[in-house]
Amino acid sequence: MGSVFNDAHHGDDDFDEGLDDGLDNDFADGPDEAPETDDPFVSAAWRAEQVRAMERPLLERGVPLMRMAATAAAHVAQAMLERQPDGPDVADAHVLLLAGAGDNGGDGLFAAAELADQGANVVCAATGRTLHAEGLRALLDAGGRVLALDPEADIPGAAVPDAQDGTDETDGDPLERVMDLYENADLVIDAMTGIGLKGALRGIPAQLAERIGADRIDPRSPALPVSEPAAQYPMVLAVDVPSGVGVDDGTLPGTYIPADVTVSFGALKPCALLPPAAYACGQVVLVDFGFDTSRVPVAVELVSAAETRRHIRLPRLADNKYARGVVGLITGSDAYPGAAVLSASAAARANAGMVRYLGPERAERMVLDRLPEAVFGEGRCQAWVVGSGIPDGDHADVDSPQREAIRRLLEPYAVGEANWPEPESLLNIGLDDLPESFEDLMAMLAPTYEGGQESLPPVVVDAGALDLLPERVPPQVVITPHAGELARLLRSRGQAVDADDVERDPLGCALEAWRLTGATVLLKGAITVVVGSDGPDKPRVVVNGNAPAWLSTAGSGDVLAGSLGALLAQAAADEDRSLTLKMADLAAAGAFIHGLAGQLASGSGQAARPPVVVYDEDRDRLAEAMAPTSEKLRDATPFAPIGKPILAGDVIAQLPNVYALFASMNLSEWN
Ligand SMILES: NC(=O)C1=CN([C@@H]2O[C@H](COP(=O)(O)OP(=O)(O)OC[C@H]3O[C@@H](n4cnc5c(N)ncnc54)[C@H](OP(=O)(O)O)[C@@H]3O)[C@@H](O)[C@H]2O)[C@H](O)CC1
Ligand SMILES: [K+]
Repeated sequence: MGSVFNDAHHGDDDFDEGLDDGLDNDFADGPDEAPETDDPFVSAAWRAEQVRAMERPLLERGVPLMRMAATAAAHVAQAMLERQPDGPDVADAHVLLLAGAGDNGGDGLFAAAELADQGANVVCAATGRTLHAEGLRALLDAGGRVLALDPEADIPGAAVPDAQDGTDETDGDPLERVMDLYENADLVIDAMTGIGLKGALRGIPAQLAERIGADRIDPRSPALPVSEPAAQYPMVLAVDVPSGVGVDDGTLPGTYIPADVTVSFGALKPCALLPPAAYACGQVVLVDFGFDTSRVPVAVELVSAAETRRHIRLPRLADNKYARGVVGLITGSDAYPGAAVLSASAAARANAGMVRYLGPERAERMVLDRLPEAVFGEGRCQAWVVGSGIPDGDHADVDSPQREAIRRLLEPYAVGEANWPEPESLLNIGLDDLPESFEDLMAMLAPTYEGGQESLPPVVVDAGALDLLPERVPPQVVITPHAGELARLLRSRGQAVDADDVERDPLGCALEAWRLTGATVLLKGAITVVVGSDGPDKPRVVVNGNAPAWLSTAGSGDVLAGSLGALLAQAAADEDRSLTLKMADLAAAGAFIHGLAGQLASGSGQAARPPVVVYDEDRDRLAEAMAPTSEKLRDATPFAPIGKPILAGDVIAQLPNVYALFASMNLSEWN
């Protein structure tokens, strides 16, 4: 599944080809497949300990998970070799297995044994002191060879393949031997560490990852769709997770080996979805072991087309413009009037009933020029967007009327002591319910003391308004910082953090901002990370990864803010209950819509976290699912698969088409 188009375009109803405006090529009409991307299983990730808990009952029943994992990995390896236009057959392939001492190494050994059985020339470099005994036996029986890198290793049958100079195994630096093997391999299977990794890689695995990783990580290489034929050999297949990445938090704590394909067992782990580790996973193939996920809370979720559609409000017969949602914007400034045009146009084209704009005269005139439908001045709105294109406190005039207006708008959202519960509400708590600690008591009361503010409309706080955010706010306030802005916000709350820290640990920093402010945090990036409230003191983490790299362009953030405002206005226009517990999903859906508009505008099949491929035992279907994006989109667009440069305005022009795509999804599912 190389493209989100397929994700957005599934179900029974074929997309109406009559749509014009950029959809006249059949790009958006793309391959009609991949209903499986709607399966919550492929868009949810669980932490290592949760995965172990889910695999336990199966292991206790004697389900041979390791053998299943290994066979899947071997099939994926074959698919990788086969998709190379002039790649070798398995029987002629040179495979280097990097195997650690744990079960991840065991998976790798059994997988490599299956390839060796088919004639592949397999060498296993053992990075620990031991190897999984049965896996080792299987590989040796299949004709594979083993090179022990650790001088203290105790690995029966380990021998060094003939050194080029014909000397014996004690000669030379074993790491250099591995690098020689690496350079001559067609495929590397990385099975050094899996979910058992503790901290950063150390010792031999760290040294190997440093050498191999350095060879493969080039920050100057352009963003390509995953699964294209390898630009460089050897290809790397990561077993379960790329060795060295932060499995649970998505960080890169030390050296690691980026993969072309990661075959993930049983369930996705957060590193497959979270930046920056997700970028190291390449194409992700998920093997379903039939885990019972029903009682294990999801750690990180990837927003899907199906989920996004749930938040869209189609117009109804009895609607008037107010019923469809009014978006109010305090955006743009004399310094940046264009931001007013972009945010207001994006809101207007994203299925809102009306747009209300407040700003300086010049910006108003420009908005009116481009958007004669807009109304000006104060009035009731179902959602607000504030701050895009407005200078922050360090750069604005002290008496900036816009900042003053935003300050006033945000004032009632401040959760302070004044908004704490009336003493009477304490009386409603029965003795049996009384929590043990003061913190628990406050957590229990959280929905109550935010109660007065639940009815306030959702508001997107962007760019120059971030420093006007009250100390604590309820979840219907969404902040939309990029890394630098989030660092600044955290610093203003006493955290010593800079933009690089945020980029190193986006989840950790977004969580921290959520904890400190109470706001729903949408941290912009190639993969957008959203943290919102899932109940008192309980975060909900949702990411979006469909944006093509072309979307990093001036004004893109203004478009996101405006179109997110429109989505919130639709949701709020309809809600009889508070949006509080839906805000993370709504914000992520807003990012999905923005990313999809970017894909349509650029004609790009590239995305930072493309949909996950579900492993299929059927070899042909697996190969088809793993096929390169260029193959899938070959006849669809002249720009496939990489796409073309776009402007913010091009993205706005595609917003109605995004809504059309959603509207065309199986209509029976709309109720
Ligand atoms: N998900 C499933 O259903 C299944 C998963 N399987 C596979 O099993 C691994 C997990 O195996 P486990 O043995 O628990 O752990 P690992 O192999 O991932 O890691 C342990 C080895 O890694 C070494 N290690 C740990 N931290 C470091 C580090 N910082 N630097 C270097 N090396 C490290 C550790 O060495 P020690 O010296 O610390 O002991 C171990 O050698 C899972 O990921 C799947 O691949 C099963 O197949 C069943 C189904
Ligand atoms: K691995």
